Amino acid sequence: MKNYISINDITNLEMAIKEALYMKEYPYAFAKAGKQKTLGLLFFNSSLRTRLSTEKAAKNLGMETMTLNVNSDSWQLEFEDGTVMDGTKAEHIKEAAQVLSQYCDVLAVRAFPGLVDKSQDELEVVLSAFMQYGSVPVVNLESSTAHPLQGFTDAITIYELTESLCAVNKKPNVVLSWAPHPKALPHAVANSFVQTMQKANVNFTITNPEGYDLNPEIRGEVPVIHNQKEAFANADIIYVKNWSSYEDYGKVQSQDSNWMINAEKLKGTNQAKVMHCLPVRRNVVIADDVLDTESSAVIQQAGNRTWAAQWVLKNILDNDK
Ligand SMILES: NCCC[C@H](NC(=O)CCC(=O)O)C(=O)O
Ligand SMILES: NC(=O)OP(=O)(O)O
Repeated sequence: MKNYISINDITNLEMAIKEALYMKEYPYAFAKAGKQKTLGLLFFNSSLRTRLSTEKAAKNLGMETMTLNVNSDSWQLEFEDGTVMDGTKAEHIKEAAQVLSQYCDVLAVRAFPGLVDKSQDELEVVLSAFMQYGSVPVVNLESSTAHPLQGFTDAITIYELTESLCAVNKKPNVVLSWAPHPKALPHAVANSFVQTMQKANVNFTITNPEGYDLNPEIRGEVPVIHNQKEAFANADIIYVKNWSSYEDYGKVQSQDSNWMINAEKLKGTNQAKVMHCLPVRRNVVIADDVLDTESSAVIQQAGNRTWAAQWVLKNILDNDK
């Protein structure tokens, strides 16, 4: 693997899941794979899990890590070509990416969308610039439209949670549900989850209110049911996430609390496990009576971030030998 930008960079998802689970069992099996290599982590936005699980993954492989919170610790970066830099931005990505490529063997970047201009966000300006001007592999730590480390993590977690179904040749029923949130949130997590489930051996549906359908190019043939109760019938896995409207781009059209996930809603399911990428706002997105019970898989899921990142870094290191 040269770069890890989208879940489609994993050619064989099932094999990748099994290899990542091997790393979970034997974290130091490849402790020399990244010897004398440095991972640079660049954050344009906040993070808890992505930052620490990716650092941990790199260290398990013997890599050194350097983390930069770009907006608070470094110079503001300009991404536009040919611009007169007489404003607040002191450094151009053309220099920054080349300089960082001399310090780091792999660059991992988090840059959320502005959620104002759909076509601008879909250009993935920040990630693309690091790939264009830098000279080392790039890992997506959540960009405008994708969070592929989360998507891979979710596939690993669903594999673990549904092993007993798969053992009797039953495909798990997986539902992605929109839930309310006070802020306008990106589509990246939902997009990568949809793309991942399309590659996984599951029955998959999406449920969201009218006006919240995800990008049709990503959704493809996945059925969308606008009635949450109907969608949850016989679900084995309920993946919860808020996203802002895609059609009315970046807008919060509804904060309908009836879409919050609570214990009552799990009654018509196959004792569904509830997943969320975190951070989650309790009693807005998911109720305490789910998060504090056996129904919740969010801690296991967050733990698996390390193994997803470790698998990705190992594959990039192997390719770069
Ligand atoms: N990396 C995981 C999710 C990050 C982001 N959530 C957030 O910004 C939540 C912030 C808040 O709850 O205020 C998102 O939805 O893409
Ligand atoms: N799930 C996830 O990406 O978490 P952070 O935003 O804390 O990294």
